[in-house]
Amino acid sequence: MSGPIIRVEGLRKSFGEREVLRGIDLEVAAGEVVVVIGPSGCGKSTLLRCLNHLESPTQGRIWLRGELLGLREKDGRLVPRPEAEVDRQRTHIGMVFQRFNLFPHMTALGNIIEAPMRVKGLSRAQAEERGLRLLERVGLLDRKDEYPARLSGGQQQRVAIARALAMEPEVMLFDEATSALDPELADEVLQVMQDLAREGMTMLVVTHEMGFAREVAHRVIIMDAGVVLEQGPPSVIFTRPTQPRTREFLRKVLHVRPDDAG
Ligand SMILES: Nc1ncnc2c1ncn2[C@@H]1O[C@H](COP(=O)(O)OP(=O)(O)OP(=O)(O)O)[C@@H](O)[C@H]1O
Repeated sequence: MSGPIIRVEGLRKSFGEREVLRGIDLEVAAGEVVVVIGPSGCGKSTLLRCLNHLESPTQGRIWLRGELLGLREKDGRLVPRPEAEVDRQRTHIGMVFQRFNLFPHMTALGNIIEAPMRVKGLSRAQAEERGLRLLERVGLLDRKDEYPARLSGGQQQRVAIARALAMEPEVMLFDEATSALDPELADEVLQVMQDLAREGMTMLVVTHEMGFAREVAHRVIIMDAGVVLEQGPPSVIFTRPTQPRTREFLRKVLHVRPDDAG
């Protein structure tokens, strides 16, 4: 396709008096892996939630594959899209949260096939075929009949990734997908994310895992207080950041020492 998959222009979001996003412009190209980092409370989750229309912007526009998200033109004015259309738009964006949010009363496979059957109208056989393929991809084919309570956190998160992929999204959003996991379990999830990136999935990833950012990201975005402070390839951001706030953040929070001499 031509043009960016995601385009954000002048995005602002307030909760009451508090403006959390203060004018974000962003484009994400097909196959691009973008990692978003920044201090706690700077608006990373809110940005991702706006991209999935879990939050609606206070101001600004978001285009998904060239189509306005959550809004449409009517009689020369922009009006909210009907809920069913927003749901259709959402099917193009998979989201993985810090908490895995699996249905506890469904097996791993059951969790994955639920939405493709309900939303996309796949038959059980079709959905199961897709679900088994995805379980294999995340290394959990042998756990297909387990309920979430019998899976480790890392396994639950891998099921959650498979569940998001089952809708065949064009973009995947990861909101601190490994923050609730012990390092060993985080690694198995990061490996799945890395595989996905290598296969060409377009990804926007909020994470504190700087190894992932260095090795997998095409671009790193540093957010601070609701704006994009700085962005660039990891090789530049981690060694020669231009903004003092970026240096301070990398040093203090992430214990990364930018090579200031660079
Ligand atoms: N639904 C909401 N209602 C009111 N305030 C909110 C809501 N969602 C987020 N906020 C506030 O917006 C600010 C930004 O939150 P957000 O979760 O986007 O930050 P973040 O950068 O993802 O932080 P963290 O790294 O700690 O998860 C925070 O001060 C938060 O309390």
